[in-house]
Amino acid sequence: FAIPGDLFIIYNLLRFCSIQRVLFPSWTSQSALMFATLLGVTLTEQLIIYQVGVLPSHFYKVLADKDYSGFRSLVGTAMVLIVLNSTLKSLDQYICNQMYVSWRKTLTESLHSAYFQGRVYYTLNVLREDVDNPDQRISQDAERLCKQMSTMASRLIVSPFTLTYYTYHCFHSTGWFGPVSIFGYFVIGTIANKILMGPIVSTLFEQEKLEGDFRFKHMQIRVNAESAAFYRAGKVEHMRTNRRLQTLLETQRSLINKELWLYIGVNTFDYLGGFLSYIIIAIPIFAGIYDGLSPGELSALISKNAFVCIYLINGFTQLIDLSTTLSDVAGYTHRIGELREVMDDILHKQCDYDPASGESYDFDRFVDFNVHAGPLDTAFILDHLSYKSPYSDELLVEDLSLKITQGTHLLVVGNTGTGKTSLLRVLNRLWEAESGFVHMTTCFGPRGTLFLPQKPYLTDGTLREQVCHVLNGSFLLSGSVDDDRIIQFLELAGVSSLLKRTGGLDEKVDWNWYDVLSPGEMQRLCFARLFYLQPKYAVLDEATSALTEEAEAQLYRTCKHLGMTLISLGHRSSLEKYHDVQLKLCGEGRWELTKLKGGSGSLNHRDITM
Ligand SMILES: Nc1ncnc2c1ncn2[C@@H]1O[C@H](COP(=O)(O)OP(=O)(O)OP(=O)(O)O)[C@@H](O)[C@H]1O
Repeated sequence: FAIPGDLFIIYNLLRFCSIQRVLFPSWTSQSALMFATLLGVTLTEQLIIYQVGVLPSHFYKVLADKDYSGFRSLVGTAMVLIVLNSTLKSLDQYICNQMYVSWRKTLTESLHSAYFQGRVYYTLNVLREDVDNPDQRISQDAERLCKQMSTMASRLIVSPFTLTYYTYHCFHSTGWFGPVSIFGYFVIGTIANKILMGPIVSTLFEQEKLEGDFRFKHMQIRVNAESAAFYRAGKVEHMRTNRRLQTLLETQRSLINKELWLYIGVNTFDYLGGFLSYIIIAIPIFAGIYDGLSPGELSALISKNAFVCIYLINGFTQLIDLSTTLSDVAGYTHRIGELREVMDDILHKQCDYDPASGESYDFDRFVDFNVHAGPLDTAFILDHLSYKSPYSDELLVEDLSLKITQGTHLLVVGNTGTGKTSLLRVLNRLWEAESGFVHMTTCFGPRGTLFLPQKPYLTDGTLREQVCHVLNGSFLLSGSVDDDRIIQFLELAGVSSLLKRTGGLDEKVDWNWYDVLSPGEMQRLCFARLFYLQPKYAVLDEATSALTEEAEAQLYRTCKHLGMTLISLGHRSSLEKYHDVQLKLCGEGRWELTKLKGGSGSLNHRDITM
């Protein structure tokens, strides 16, 4: 919030416009058509409201004249108008609700497509600190923005028409004095509201951030409930969660305090408006303009004039009442606009973004992804590569040159924090290299390279989806041949018992896989997935750390039997016998490359070092 107030408003307005472009992509889009229908319905509704509004003046007249037949037909007309009015009002509400759902769909889907493009979700959640709670912005703030906009829509859309129409009527019956005093009244009200609204937007923004933090704390406890219970961490977590709640509530209180002044302003304005209409009507009456009218005609005229003036004032006060909704819209616009800008920025900075075409290479493409074509038997060529962690100045590895070729299994070792996993992040293009190059010469996926991260990755869904649906739907083959393969690989990975627990490959389970599987089972399930996908190169980050050495041996043997070249990270010396070359990261940028004695593959040193 370093931007000065007025500039911030303009900036936020631009953000609002860019969100509108997402919601209304073309004149013939669903939202635009719904908006046009809403305009039609509300305009018709206003015409009926006018007819209903002047009904009392007709009643005054027929009652004063004791006109019985006129009275009867007036009652009939009134009934029809009231039914029409209430039907149109409900239709107006119905279209607004439909528009809200349609806007929410469009906006959230547009945020999703930016969020899941390339590795934006990773960079945003792990590497960028300037945007808090992206999950909340996408799931909650987008919803609230659409809700508030839909409540504003029908009132805003019709305002220009009703204000013009009633200004004309007001001018007709009171002369220039009526409309001018009402406009003046509106200008004063707008200025007062702008002053009162100023501090609310920033506080609302802060409140939404704290709301997200509070929810995140609960999510952390939910995810880590077991570990927390082992530490008997209930008390301390209770205290910390309460602390977050307190901070949130303090901000909420301060927001309510600031809103009090806005509400006082809005309500005073409402009541003054009702009062003002009588002053405006009183002037032509006292000036003697209507002196020639009979009492019946005069009361009919007063009633009609009162309706016109009150409706015009009401039109303006409704606009002013909208300022509370508008402050919410401004707050949510800020949060969503900021998220969109940061995601855009991340996308443009991604190394696979091509500024010439304005497009990014498909980070998620699995097949035939061959940006840096190289020798067929090579997976990665590292050329004088240096890298460091995001918030540090010290290099983790300096000037590393290496070629990872088929059939030469590589083991990466080193102390904690020396940058082993970071090497994989650089290989997988999650982090960018400080200097030098990494050429990935195979595609990502079953025909190329697959990574098994340190923390097993499971998705929601059936057992079949855990094994073969994690990467891309296209790998999901149906039929008994595939079923047999999956079952065979589950057996080879030592998790065939899961079949019994789930009741079958395609049985829907309502549990969270992370909660019900042991760390060892999760690692084995990831191996079953690896066996199923059978990539040429498998990059395993401490993938057997929760398993016994026998289980590790069995899994490594199967990988080799399936023809995979292994690149493993780990601390265990038992891993050495499955590899040919060892890369040791020694810290402070140093590294050593050695040939392992126990390795079965042949090492041609030129293939490894460049
Ligand atoms: N997202 C991140 N932001 C900032 N620093 C990070 C991030 N991820 C890792 N680091 C830091 O980078 C350094 C290297 O981390 P890395 O995960 O590569 O270690 P490692 O060698 O794999 O360790 P371990 O043996 O414990 O797995 C560590 O000091 C770590 O704290």
